[in-house]
Amino acid sequence: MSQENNKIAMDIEGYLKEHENKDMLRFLTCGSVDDGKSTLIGRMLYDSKMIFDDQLSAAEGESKKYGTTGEKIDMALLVDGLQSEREQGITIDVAYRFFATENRKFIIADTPGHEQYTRNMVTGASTADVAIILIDARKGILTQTRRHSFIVNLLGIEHVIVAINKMDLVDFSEEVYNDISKAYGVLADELGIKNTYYIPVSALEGDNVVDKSEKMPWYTGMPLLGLLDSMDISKEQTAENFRLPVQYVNRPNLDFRGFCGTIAAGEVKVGDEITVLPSGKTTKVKSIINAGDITEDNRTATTQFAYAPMAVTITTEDEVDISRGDMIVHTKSLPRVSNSLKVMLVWMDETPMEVGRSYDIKRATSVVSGAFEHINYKVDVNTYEREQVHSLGLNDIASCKMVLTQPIAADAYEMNRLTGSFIVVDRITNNTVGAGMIVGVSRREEDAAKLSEKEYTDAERALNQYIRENFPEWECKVV
Ligand SMILES: Nc1nc2c(ncn2[C@@H]2O[C@H](COP(=O)(O)OP(=O)(O)OP(=O)(O)O)[C@@H](O)[C@H]2O)c(=O)[nH]1
Repeated sequence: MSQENNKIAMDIEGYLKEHENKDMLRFLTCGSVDDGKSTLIGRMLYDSKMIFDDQLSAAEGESKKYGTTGEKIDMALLVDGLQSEREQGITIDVAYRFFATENRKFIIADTPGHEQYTRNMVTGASTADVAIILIDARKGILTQTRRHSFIVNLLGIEHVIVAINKMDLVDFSEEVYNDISKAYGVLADELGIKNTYYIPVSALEGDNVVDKSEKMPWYTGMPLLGLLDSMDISKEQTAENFRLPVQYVNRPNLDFRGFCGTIAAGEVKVGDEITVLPSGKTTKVKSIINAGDITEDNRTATTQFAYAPMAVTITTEDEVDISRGDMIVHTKSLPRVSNSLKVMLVWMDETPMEVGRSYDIKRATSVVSGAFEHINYKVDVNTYEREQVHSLGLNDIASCKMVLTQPIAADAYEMNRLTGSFIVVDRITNNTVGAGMIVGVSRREEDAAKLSEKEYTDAERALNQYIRENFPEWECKVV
């Protein structure tokens, strides 16, 4: 990376600016043990010259001592900080790595492949745009491939790159590549994965990783990095409904009340009619204040329009009661509001999930207590079969009915990854014990959670807000 180092030394401002304006792609690598995940990431960093000189010389030294690749540098050693943690039995989290090309910035979530690390994979996959599924060309599709593909699809990753690795060990055979691609195509159809791309690679030798391989002239597609660099991952932003989960109510003085948060979806304009959920109160957007908008010299908000994922403060025409955890949406496109939801739940704790027990459910900026009233079925992630069970253990994935003590705006995860997902927190240990995705409103109780029709006085509403802010353990409902 000496070229990068020079740039940093000569013009740090310019270097940062150059990176700031690039778009970001987050990807996840999944594979079974020894499929070559670390080697592939190492090769990508090495061939794209994203390895620091000192890291390289350390890897050269270690390759001679511990490497599995003879005289060559063991690429896996460039990224295997994780390995030593695993050997020491330390709880493994997800390791994130960063690199950039001329076009894009990349964040790689490197997650362990074993079954007992399903929860780590879920964590890594929850923000990824693309998943690279590694398959050893000699072994083809394994049970792990099925498991990883299921989780990738469950978490809504729309682009899957199937990297068929170790092609050097099958004589760079087109037939082997075709057979595996065909078999994966069947699996992808079964799961409903939207976009799949296939690339034959040798992570060890560098074929089709950064540079196109001369040993596989039959492959006419792009090498892996070229594909990552150019693939279109943009979503139809305009088609999304506006969602602003309120993170903070800013009241610096009696004349100002602003509602701050990061727009989770869609766009908003000054003058738009908005509804606050779950209370259902309506008003209009008076102003939108954007970071940097108001300076010492200019005290008026000039922003007329904001969109996801901007962090903004909005003020409203009327004095409506809005608190942290509420969701501001457009009145013309209201989501369903319910306290009874159908969800897919991934259990992440050693202590089993108990049906009927009260947990804290954190969704975007809100925390509501709730319980899993019923387990519809548990999915065997290897065979995709459904089982009837009465509790869930570590790494289990199940469809459940979740009942909350207060209604929330129930966006499906499929529509919005941010507002459609939640984590489950144990109320005694404060540990995150699960993560889930909203599938929809539970059908049987669809209309059970109607919003209150009664009109309250300002004093009653202020009292209600005071209790909710200061005594959340009373689980006071919003009026
Ligand atoms: N011949 C050949 N060997 C490879 C290739 N890619 C990886 N290997 C070898 O396969 C072994 C495992 O590679 P790793 O990169 O450590 O595999 P991994 O998937 O990261 O394994 P874990 O870190 O244990 O999950 C090493 O000995 C690599 O040198 C390849 O394309 N061809």
